Amino acid sequence: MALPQAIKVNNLKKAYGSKRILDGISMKVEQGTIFGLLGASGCGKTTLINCIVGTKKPDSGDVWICNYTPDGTNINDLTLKLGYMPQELALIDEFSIKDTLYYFGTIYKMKPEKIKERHEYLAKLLDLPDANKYLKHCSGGQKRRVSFAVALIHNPEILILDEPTVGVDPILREKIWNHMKEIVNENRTTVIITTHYIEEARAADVVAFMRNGKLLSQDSPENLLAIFQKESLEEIFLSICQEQQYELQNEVPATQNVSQSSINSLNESVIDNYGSTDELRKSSDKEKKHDKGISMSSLQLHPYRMKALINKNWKQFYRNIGGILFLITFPICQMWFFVNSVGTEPKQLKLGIVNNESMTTLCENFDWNSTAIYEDNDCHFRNLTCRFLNYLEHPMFDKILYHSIETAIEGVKHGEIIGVLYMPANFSETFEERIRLGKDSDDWIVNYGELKVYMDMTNKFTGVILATKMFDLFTKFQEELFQECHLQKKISNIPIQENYLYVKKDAPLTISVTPGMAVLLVFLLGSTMTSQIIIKEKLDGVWDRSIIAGVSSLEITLSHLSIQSIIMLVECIEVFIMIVWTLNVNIVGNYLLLFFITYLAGVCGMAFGFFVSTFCQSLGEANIFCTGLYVPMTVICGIIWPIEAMPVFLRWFSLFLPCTLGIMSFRNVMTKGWNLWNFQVYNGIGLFMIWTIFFGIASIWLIKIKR
Ligand SMILES: Nc1ncnc2c1ncn2[C@@H]1O[C@H](COP(=O)(O)OP(=O)(O)OP(=O)(O)O)[C@@H](O)[C@H]1O
Repeated sequence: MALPQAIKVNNLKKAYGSKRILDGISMKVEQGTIFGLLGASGCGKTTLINCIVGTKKPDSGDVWICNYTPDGTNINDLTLKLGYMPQELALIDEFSIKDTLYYFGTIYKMKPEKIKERHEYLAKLLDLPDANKYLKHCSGGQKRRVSFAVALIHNPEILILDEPTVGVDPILREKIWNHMKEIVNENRTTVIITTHYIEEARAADVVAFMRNGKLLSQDSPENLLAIFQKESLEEIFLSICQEQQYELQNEVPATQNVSQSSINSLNESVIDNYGSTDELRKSSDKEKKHDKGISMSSLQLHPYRMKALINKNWKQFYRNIGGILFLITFPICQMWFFVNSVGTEPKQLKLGIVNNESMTTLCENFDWNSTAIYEDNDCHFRNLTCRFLNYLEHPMFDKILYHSIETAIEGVKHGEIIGVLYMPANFSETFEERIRLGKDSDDWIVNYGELKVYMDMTNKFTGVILATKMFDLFTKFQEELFQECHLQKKISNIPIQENYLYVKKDAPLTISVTPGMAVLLVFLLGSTMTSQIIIKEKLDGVWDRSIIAGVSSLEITLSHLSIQSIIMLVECIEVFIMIVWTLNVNIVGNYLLLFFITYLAGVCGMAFGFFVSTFCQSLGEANIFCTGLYVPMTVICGIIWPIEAMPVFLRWFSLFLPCTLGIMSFRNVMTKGWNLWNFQVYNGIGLFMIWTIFFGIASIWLIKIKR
């Protein structure tokens, strides 16, 4: 009498790009048997197992486990019946062995006492190290045994094991096989096992050889040995591998080594097992698609699983001291660098002075009171160049004396100084004449009555800052001089009265750059933190393993985001403290609103990081993506240059990005005191929210389609 089937696979097909890995695989595993899946490395065993457990989506074909079709119905019951050990360890390095078993046990809805009991039993069976030993301190073989213990913790009805005995010594390997035979006999557990130790598969009830995306055989080891007329499974496997090698190299079917007729007869026997060739063709014609699967189990939320996940993430976080230090110190360091390098006035800029009036920059015997002598309603100037040089006693200038304009300009050309201030020999007299004659001044008076500046403008920032400072100081010098001479002090200024609202003209540039810096920094922190944590979890295999254990993608994501939201809160507080305390910015708006905007930027960054984690395959790739994006965002979002300077399409693109409007909102609240109901402010906040929702939905959709 045929035994009930625990797993049935029908006409499964799967390709990666144009490379077909599974080419219509059909198999059935009877309840209470061990099914050994053998095949050369890279033939597709793991892919087949992934399709069975639902972490990979087949292109076509069907899988039934315990009479459940993987359409999502009763998926919780199914995951509780399934024990899975992936090829990679899929364990959490920051966990101890006890933590690991408690984490998976809780997900499997086990009570703590039951987990303890199973832990003690499995520790003896698998010779597990001390329960408190951290996995990062375990050897490869020890980790593998822990991974096996995880698969067994809830005493599942079905065990799917991808190379469980790799790196395990022969005595323990025998123990594992004895245990499998015991649970198969006593509990009617069903086991699918892949292994590279071919001879150990002799203990299986059924052995299947896989080649070129097909199963060549499914029979008891004894029958296979008889059909192939070989002494050992190893020999059969060797023959099949050689045949595959030959076919791959010559692109023609091999006829030596393995008798093709024996393979053909095996293929026929496989088909017989499943019904007529016509029936198979019919089911293949249906090309049923897996709409859902274990990993699609949904968007469910269960408190006990959320608790286990949050507990896991929290432990992972606080046990990673390096990570904590980085997350806490990075915003402080970044803001400190910013405060000390952007926006403040440059210092000690080398300015060449050619003073033909007194031939010195120090003006040793210079007497301030004798530079403007007011008598008989007239004013006489002397040594004004020295008077002006006193105004240049400013941290921005490092005055260097040159004796001729030619050598000074040479100095600029050789990079010794960045500019020259030329003061003509009879500057004081001609300047006096220039004021006295006014509109009647001759050209030579105008010419000799002015200072000349030659500036290296290759670095426009420094050039403009230095020139502007000099002009401002000259204006001050002139106003005070006129005042001493009882002249209208503003008469020779440009006739434009400047009035500055909200921020003073001489306020440091830092005030304009701070909003962009703060918003982009937390966005970057959020995106890198989330993408790194999620991708690491996926690469470690913990994501898939948790999902196979019944956790939904939504639960994993939300549990991560809840811990990361707290970290983000701390980082935003740090950034905020740095802005308030170190920047000396006069914040006129609501602090809470500013903090809210900063935090929203961080949350939007986290959503973006989640999105990045759905398509980046490695930590490096995600890092490049997140930090690489930071550079163009700094340029496009109007932080260092007004977006009004961009071509129209780029301006619109900039406004469409998550951070541009948010930065403007931050700036307007900070400097103008606008509130939440201001159109511009809620626009920025709204855009953050829209992007956050978009990234969230797009990520969940990508996770669904990317299996
Ligand atoms: N995500 C993927 N994208 C593209 N190709 C893949 C992917 N995963 C696996 N492959 C390729 O599919 C083939 C089958 O891989 P699979 O891991 O299923 O083999 P395997 O039989 O389990 O190998 P091994 O015994 O070495 O573990 C290999 O050639 C592998 O390079």
